[in-house]
Amino acid sequence: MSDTILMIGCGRMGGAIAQALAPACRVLAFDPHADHLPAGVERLESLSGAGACAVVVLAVKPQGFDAIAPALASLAGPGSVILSIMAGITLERLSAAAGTGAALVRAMPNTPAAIGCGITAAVASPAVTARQRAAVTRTLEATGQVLWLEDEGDLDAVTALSGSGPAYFYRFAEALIQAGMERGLDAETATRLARQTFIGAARLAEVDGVPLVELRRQVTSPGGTTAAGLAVMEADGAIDALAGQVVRAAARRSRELSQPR
Ligand SMILES: NC(=O)C1=CN([C@@H]2O[C@H](COP(=O)(O)OP(=O)(O)OC[C@H]3O[C@@H](n4cnc5c(N)ncnc54)[C@H](O)[C@@H]3O)[C@@H](O)[C@H]2O)C=CC1
Ligand SMILES: O=C(O)[C@@H]1CCC=N1
Repeated sequence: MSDTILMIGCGRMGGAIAQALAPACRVLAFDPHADHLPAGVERLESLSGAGACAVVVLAVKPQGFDAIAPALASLAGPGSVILSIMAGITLERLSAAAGTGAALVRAMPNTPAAIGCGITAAVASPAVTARQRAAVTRTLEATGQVLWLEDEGDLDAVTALSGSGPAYFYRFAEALIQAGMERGLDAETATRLARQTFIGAARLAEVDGVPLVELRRQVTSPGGTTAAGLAVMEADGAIDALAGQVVRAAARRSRELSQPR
C-alpha cells in the first residue's frame, strides 16, 4: 500500500487538508469543479485512475454524497481507509456505500485547519487497524490537533461546537463592531479594534494555558466597565441560554443531514 492520499472534493476544507499534506506526501484530487488545486496536488480527471490509496478523504458537501457514493466500494480496497469529513454523514451510510467491513473514519475538522490551527474529532469503524488509525492521525494532524472519540453520537455536538464554532466567534465580533459604531466609532476603527481584540484574546488563551474563567477575571475590575458589560450578558442566564440554543440548533441540523433523502 502506497502512502498516497486521495481527496474527493478539494474546496475549502479538502483544499486545506491537501495543502497541508502536499509537501510531505503524494496527494491526488478529484474535483471536476475546482479551478485551482493547491500547489503540488495532482489533479485526477476520473476516479478510475486513482489506484490504491492509503487514505481516501471525502470532502464534498453532505448533499453531494449520493453522487460520490457509487465510487466508494472500489476505493475501499485492502489497506485503504476512507476518511469522511462530511457533516452528518454517518458511518452506517458510509458503510452502505463502501461495503460491510470497509475501514471508515468519520471526522469533523474546522476552518483554522487552513493555517494548521484546526481541531478535528474523529471516530473509527471497527475495521480500522492501528496502522490505518495512525495514517489518519498523520493526515489530520497536518492541519492541527486531533481528538479520537469512541461514540459516534458525540459528533453532532462536536460539529455544532468546534465544526461550526469559528463562525460564532466571527459573528460575535461582527456584532461588537456594529455596537462600537453605534457608540460613535467609524467602521474602520471599530473593525480594527474588534479584530485585534479577538486575535489577542485567542492568543492569550493559547499561550497562558490558564482557565478561561481566570482570563476573564483578569479583565474584570470589581465595579468596573467589564463587570457592567458582563452583567448584561449574564442577566437571566442570557449568554448560556443563547449558546445552548445555538449548539442545539446546529446539532439538530447535523442529525437531519444524516437522514437519507
Ligand atoms: N466549511 C467548514 O467549516 C467545514 C466543512 N466541513 C465539511 O466539509 C465538506 C466540504 O465543505 P467545504 O470544503 O466547506 O465545501 P466546498 O464547497 O468549499 O468544497 C466542496 C468541494 O467539493 C467539490 N465537489 C462537488 N461535487 C463533487 C463530486 N461529485 N466529486 C468531486 N468533487 C465534488 C466542489 O467542486 C467543491 O470544490 C462538507 O461536507 C462539510 O460538511 C467540515 C468541517 C468544517
Ligand atoms: O456548516 C456546515 O454544515 C459545516 C459543518 C461544520 C462547519 N461547516
